[in-house]
Amino acid sequence: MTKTSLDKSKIKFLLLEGIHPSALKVLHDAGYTNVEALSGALEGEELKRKIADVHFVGIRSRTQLTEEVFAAAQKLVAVGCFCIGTNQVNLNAARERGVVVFNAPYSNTRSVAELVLAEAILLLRGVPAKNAAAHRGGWLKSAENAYEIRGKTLGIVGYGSIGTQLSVLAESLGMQVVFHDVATKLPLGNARQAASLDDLLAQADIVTLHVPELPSTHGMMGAREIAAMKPGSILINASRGTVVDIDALASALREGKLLGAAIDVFPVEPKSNKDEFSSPLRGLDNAILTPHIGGSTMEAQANIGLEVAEKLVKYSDNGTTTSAVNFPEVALPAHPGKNRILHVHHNVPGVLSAINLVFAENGINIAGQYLRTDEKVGYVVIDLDVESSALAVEKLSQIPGTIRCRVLF
Ligand SMILES: NC(=O)c1ccc[n+]([C@@H]2O[C@H](COP(=O)([O-])OP(=O)(O)OC[C@H]3O[C@@H](n4cnc5c(N)ncnc54)[C@H](O)[C@@H]3O)[C@@H](O)[C@H]2O)c1
Ligand SMILES: O=C(O)CC[C@@H](O)C(=O)O
Repeated sequence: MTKTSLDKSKIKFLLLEGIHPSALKVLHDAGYTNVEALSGALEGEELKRKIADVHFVGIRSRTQLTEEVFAAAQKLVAVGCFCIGTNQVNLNAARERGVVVFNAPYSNTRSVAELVLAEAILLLRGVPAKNAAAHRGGWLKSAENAYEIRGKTLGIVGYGSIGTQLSVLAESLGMQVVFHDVATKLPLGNARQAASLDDLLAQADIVTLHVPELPSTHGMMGAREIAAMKPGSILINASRGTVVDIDALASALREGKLLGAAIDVFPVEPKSNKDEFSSPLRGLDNAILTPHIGGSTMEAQANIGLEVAEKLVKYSDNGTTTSAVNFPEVALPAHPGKNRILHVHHNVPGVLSAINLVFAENGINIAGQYLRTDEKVGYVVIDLDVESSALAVEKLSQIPGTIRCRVLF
């Protein structure tokens, strides 16, 4: 009798970077018990050796999944980024190998927005410098350069999930909001879209960055842009470390051009809590430096654990790719009593007809078929009788253009 269910204990998960235990619970509850969870990131040969043997890997922002790493990950079928950003993953290298990448696009949005607002208030009051002085025995009781947040203009660069959440919270504190985005966005509340980044920089008392890491955002706050900010204004970056020229920022803080800065993300971040943090900003009392913890709250991490683990389970159980970041999205029904074949192929003419020819020529009846494509990849899901699946997989795997073909039981 052909098996209708795979022993889930044979499916290996590797979770890195201290992913919240909520993810483990989801996996265990779904029957996936072969899970190794490590608290740190892996890199180099150690990462390649570990990933060679696993079907699913879970990471946060530190683990770099490069072309070379994917080449070593022969069994890998999906990656879960337990965070928002996916810049640490070579998404094309994954897609070309039929590896689906998921993330949690909204789970830590609120946590980042709250941190940014808190930092804005503290910097406007000069608290970081006063706090640092007090720790050294100083007493800086003064209202000089201390301001309320009410009535100030917040300039949000990148009006996406975090930017818009922040916009609403900032207005509730009596701020005016101006934003800059490459796309035309519907302003929430009384927010206004600036004509350009320079237009925003000329108006904002606080500039906060919420853009993804892209070639176009690399160094977007350089020496010229920092010089274009209002004298005595504040820069906050909780997006990615490549967006700000840190040397230019350090000079602006030292020279008193800016009142302060809060930086959560850095061009080079320590690999673990045991490694030393180096930055030209160290020692500047008017800079709040945080170790990439914008999304690190118990609430956000627990939600992210659930969300991404559920996406991995759905993909493993029935092939659903809804909200994948690099792959055609298909929401699939259950397939009781049938086997399900997942066929990933290059999106070139002729593959689909070749697939259907296999069924016609071999007299295999199709119980259900689903297709989605993007510009590079086609994803066909076929439900069929249990007895026919071995032959079908063998034949479908031989079709030119096939990237990957496997059966779910
Ligand atoms: N510090 C942290 O812990 C933390 C937590 C979550 C997210 N992040 C970072 O924050 C980024 C933003 O998150 P999000 O959920 O708001 O993303 P999002 O995709 O919802 O929004 C990003 C916005 O930036 C805009 N944008 C892209 N390129 C731009 C450019 N060159 N100039 C102006 N606008 C541009 C987009 O149009 C979009 O509106 C993430 O990509 C991630 O890197 C950091
Ligand atoms: O948890 C992390 O390591 C990254 C958090 C944040 O940068 C994100 O992209 O969600």
